[in-house]
Amino acid sequence: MNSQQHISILGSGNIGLSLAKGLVKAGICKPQQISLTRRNIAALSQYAEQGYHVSDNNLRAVRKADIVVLAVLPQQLNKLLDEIKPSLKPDKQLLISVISGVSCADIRQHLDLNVQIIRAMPNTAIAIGHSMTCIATDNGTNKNINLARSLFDTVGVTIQINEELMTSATALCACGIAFFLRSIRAASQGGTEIGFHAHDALKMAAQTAKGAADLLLQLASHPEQEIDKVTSPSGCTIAGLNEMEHHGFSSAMIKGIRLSAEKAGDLYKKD
Ligand SMILES: NC(=O)C1=CN([C@@H]2O[C@H](COP(=O)(O)OP(=O)(O)OC[C@H]3O[C@@H](n4cnc5c(N)ncnc54)[C@H](OP(=O)(O)O)[C@@H]3O)[C@@H](O)[C@H]2O)C=CC1
Ligand SMILES: O=C(O)[C@@H]1CCC=N1
Repeated sequence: MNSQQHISILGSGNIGLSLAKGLVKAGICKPQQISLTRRNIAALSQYAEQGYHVSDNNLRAVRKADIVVLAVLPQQLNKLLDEIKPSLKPDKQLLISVISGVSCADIRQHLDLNVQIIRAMPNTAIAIGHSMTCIATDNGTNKNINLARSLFDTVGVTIQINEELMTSATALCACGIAFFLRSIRAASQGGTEIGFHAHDALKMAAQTAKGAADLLLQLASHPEQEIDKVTSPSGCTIAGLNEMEHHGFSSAMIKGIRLSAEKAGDLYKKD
């Protein structure tokens, strides 16, 4: 993005704001280059103080944007598209949708305009530059794909996938943040039960989880390879691990991810 370009995030809730914060933190753009919209703009007052353009006027935000990010809930999308259609400039703007369960074709069909759309599925770690973002498109030009990649690369790791896998990406990566957080919370609760104060237990569990993830990412190794290094014969790790498996640890995670993916594909109720 150059310093003259403007990005408008329509639907500045959890993920919209995380994206805005991540882009500014990465130095990709200044708050003054970002418009944030929602209907209840009082909830955005602290962002106005930081220099973001804050508004409940989607039409105006779209008019000045080079990149329009759609970040409302799936059930809020059609109304938003009807509202912004008169302001869209299909030849000059890129639309990026982070909305789960809505295809590029769904959006073009509803608008009845041949807009360039990239779908992106980031997660809330985008706010601190550690998102796993999947992108997909069915009509984006290389130039626009590269533009989207260049944005999301600055706020984490990006991969391009086939569009039909976007609901799976939603479950594994976007919902996944919650799944791993709950695992860390559960570990910390175990830690408290065996003697640590809650705040120490949480810090110890989070750092241990970070170490485990980094072992895989930095060494490019397989989880079982690293697990084998921890499980001493007749030791306490294998005892704990097997107890967890007897209670369905891996199975619960797999079934949860499957259900989330099913639900993600079902979120957009067409009118
Ligand atoms: N949360 C996450 O981790 C992720 C979410 N997503 C997707 O991102 C989208 C948003 O999710 P999330 O951020 O969690 O949801 P939120 O409810 O937090 O955010 C949606 C925002 O849209 C605003 N909004 C609703 N209607 C309009 C409108 N007509 N014009 C402008 N703003 C509007 C709402 O504010 P108000 O009511 O004040 O208008 C709200 O702040 C969803 O489609 C979700 O599937 C994708 C990846 C990760
Ligand atoms: O829970 C949801 O529906 C959204 C999509 C991915 C993360 N949050």
